[in-house]
Amino acid sequence: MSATSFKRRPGVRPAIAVTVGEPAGIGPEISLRAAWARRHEVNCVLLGDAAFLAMTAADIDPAIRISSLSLMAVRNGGLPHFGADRISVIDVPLSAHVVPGQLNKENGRAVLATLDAAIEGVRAGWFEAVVTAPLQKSTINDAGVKFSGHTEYFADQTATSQVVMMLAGPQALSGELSGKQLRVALATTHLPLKDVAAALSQDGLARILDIIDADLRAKFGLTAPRILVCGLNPHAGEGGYLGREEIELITPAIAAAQARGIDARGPYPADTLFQPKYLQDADCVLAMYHDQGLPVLKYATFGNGVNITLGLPLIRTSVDHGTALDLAAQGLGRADCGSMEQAISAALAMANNSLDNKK
Ligand SMILES: NC(=O)C1=CN([C@@H]2O[C@H](COP(=O)(O)OP(=O)(O)OC[C@H]3O[C@@H](n4cnc5c(N)ncnc54)[C@H](O)[C@@H]3O)[C@@H](O)[C@H]2O)C=CC1
Ligand SMILES: NCC(=O)COP(=O)(O)O
Repeated sequence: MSATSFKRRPGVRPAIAVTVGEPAGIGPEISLRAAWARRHEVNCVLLGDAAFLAMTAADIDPAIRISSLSLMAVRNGGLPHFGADRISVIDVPLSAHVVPGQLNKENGRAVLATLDAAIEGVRAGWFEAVVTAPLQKSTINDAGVKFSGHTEYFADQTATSQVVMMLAGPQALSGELSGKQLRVALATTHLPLKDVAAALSQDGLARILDIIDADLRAKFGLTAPRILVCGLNPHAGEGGYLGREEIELITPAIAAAQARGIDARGPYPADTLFQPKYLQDADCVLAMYHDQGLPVLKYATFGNGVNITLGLPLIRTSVDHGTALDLAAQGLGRADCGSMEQAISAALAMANNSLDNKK
């Protein structure tokens, strides 16, 4: 997508907030590399410690120019629209020196502050969307803030009662899928496996199906999305002999969604659903829990997938991987920024589709 193809302000590069994530991980590097690679199409404004990012940028490529802005200056004067010869950084200072690969809880709250600044910036109209680099969930908790993920944090901060995590692969996993994009949404996100069954409810599943259907239409431009729903238990419960959630919760939620005009089908046994003959007719698979759906998606597309939060009043995408502390510890140049670039492209495409839908 080129700047001129962005529909809100034709000819002006759209601005997107990129939170750089855990400073000891690969987030700062992939944010800088992706922002620089895509600078002619999109103004990726990085939210993070400006001095640290300038130092990292100089080590990546001395040609990268950084312009540091204070949050207060942007609040007072708006976001300056520099040319594509530099990357803008809104300074959100860290508290402690960064040692790549080594977590430091002293920096946990500064990472959260970048998310707050991104949300503020979307509300203020500075940004079309937010793209988040990976953070270390445990470090935020170690810093004394209960935190289970961006997904839940963005929901809380925007007072959204239900959101849905969906990961999408790039086009076509293989020739057999003939151009279909694999998308996997999750009915539950970051919680212990032992708590998953209790977290499912008929009403909750019905709302999740509504959100997937609505966002695939509004933000992905699909006119009649088809959603295939996994069972929770082996063999989708084997007629009730291996669990009753399919009979008591999932099937009624699908029937209710169908009655509202949503093309939801299932529940299907999760172990056999992810094969081309089913996926080629599906726009999204709804998995019941994190490790039911994501290993399949990541096996197929790791490093090029995008994590999208559906149901939010703003557009938020992210990478399909974590902080990769092992790579960060080895120095710059090891991390692949393919998923970060995909996340930026997906955010722009979703922003454009949303504009179309508002007309
Ligand atoms: N959106 C986010 O903020 C996410 C954050 N995380 C967090 O990341 C932390 C570490 O998670 P892990 O399970 O270890 O997964 P991970 O994705 O960080 O690492 C798994 C493996 O993939 C490799 N890898 C990851 N990203 C790569 C890239 N861009 N290029 C090349 N290789 C790459 C790593 O070197 C490692 O071998 C956890 O705290 C988790 O909460 C995990 C997923 C998403
Ligand atoms: N496995 C996906 C993941 O952990 C991403 O979480 P979030 O921080 O995007 O909510």
